[in-house]
Amino acid sequence: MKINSHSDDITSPKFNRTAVQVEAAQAKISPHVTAIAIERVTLESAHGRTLAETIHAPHPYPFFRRSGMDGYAIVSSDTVNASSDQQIWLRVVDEIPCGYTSDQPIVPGTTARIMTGAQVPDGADAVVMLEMTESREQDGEQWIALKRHIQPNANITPIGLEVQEGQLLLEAGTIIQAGEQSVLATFGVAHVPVFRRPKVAIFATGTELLEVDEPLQPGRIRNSNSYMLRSLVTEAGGEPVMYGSIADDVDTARAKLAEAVEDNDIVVTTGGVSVGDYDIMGDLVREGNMEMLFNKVTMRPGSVTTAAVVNDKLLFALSGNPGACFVGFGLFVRPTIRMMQNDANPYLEEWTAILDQEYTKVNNFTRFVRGRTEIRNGRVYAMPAAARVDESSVMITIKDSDCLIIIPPEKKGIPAGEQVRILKLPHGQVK
Ligand SMILES: Nc1nc2c(c(=O)[nH]1)N[C@H]1C(S)=C(S)[C@@H](COP(=O)(O)OP(=O)(O)OC[C@H]3O[C@@H](n4cnc5c(N)ncnc54)[C@H](O)[C@@H]3O)O[C@H]1N2
Ligand code: MOO
Ligand SMILES: [Mg+2]
Repeated sequence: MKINSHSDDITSPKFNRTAVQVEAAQAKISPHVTAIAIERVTLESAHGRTLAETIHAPHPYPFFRRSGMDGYAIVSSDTVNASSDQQIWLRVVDEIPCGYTSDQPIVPGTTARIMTGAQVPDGADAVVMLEMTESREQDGEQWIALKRHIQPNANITPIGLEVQEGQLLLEAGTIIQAGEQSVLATFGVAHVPVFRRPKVAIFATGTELLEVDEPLQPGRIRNSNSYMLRSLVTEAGGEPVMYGSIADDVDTARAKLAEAVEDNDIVVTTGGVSVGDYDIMGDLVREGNMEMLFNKVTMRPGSVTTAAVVNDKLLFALSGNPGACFVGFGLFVRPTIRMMQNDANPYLEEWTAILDQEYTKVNNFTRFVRGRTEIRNGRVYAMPAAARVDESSVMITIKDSDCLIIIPPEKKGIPAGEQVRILKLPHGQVK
């Protein structure tokens, strides 16, 4: 390309950025998070969705006195004097399989054969296991013998043991997984109120970007960030909407952005946020229709992470460097998608771990080093995922990391064996 003439004015707004701390940047975003609409989905399709209404128990659970064993429902006082020397005999008056109820109340001297999970008949106050009985037929009647004193309430699960009527079952903001599915099914919630998945527009900027199915060309790379973001959005409970990639042209980007803002709840872009000649997103967010929230964060990677509000929608302009894009998403975009769905804990979970190997690369910004955890002797160890380089441009270690190791800005490095804070990455799950 021909060389353009340059006289860089380092006092221009492009260079003059005020870096904010990660927590301060997060605090600038949250007032602009808007709640998302509610929809009802079938229980079958509710996995991974976020509950939009608090659910209280419409009835106790169990709903009836339930037998915990296959055996006989008895009046326990009948067995007070039972022993191996003194069997007591009870007459069997009914048989109660699961799903049936008996209209024969149990009175002293009688019993009913009952199955695990069946409703205990009135009058009975204990169930004795089949193995503790001996049965005999006499004159067309069925009898059982017992040799042991059975305590009242034995093998009967009382009404409401697990849940009382009216009890809080699930809070709005809960992600529906196996345990929640059980609860919703048990209490008859066939159509589940969930938040609509926030629609997240994803577009990449960069004249160097090729489509995934295009052959390589000198100086060009395939667009990997859009696909990484697509997975991250899905994992966070959002609906990714792919807008492909555009060349580094400010008018094209402006038009694409307007379209994405109109049709989506959040817009995420990648690339072009630094100070280079073609870093168009950095310029766009300073235009009149944008409220820029921040364009520099005291973190590495992702120091150029930028957020703005356009037409009341949040725009996240993440770095083009894959590592920085990944970290920027985890710290800012994911929490936004979670907050839109009322999640009480929208941020990445913080743990402490023991640093497994010395880390020397420190500077005056906090580092979020892609790492992986290992549990040894019951303790959590964290080690950087990169064997050699831990640069924001590195893509290959994203797949190897399950945490971000927080390296505070310090003069010297952190020795192996020292405690560090880590942020857990929710790989492969919704949260
Ligand atoms: N003079 C300065 N140069 C740079 C600074 C600075 O402060 N002063 N900051 C550096 C830092 S830190 C970062 S991080 C990068 C940020 O770059 P941009 O966000 O502007 O991103 P690009 O310039 O578009 O691309 C950077 C890098 O990433 C590759 N890329 C871009 N998009 C994709 C994609 N969709 N999939 C895969 N890879 C992508 C791109 O080809 C570049 O290699 O700026 C530093 N420079
Ligand atoms: O914004 Mo960069 O990722 O700090 O290396
Ligand atoms: Mg750039």
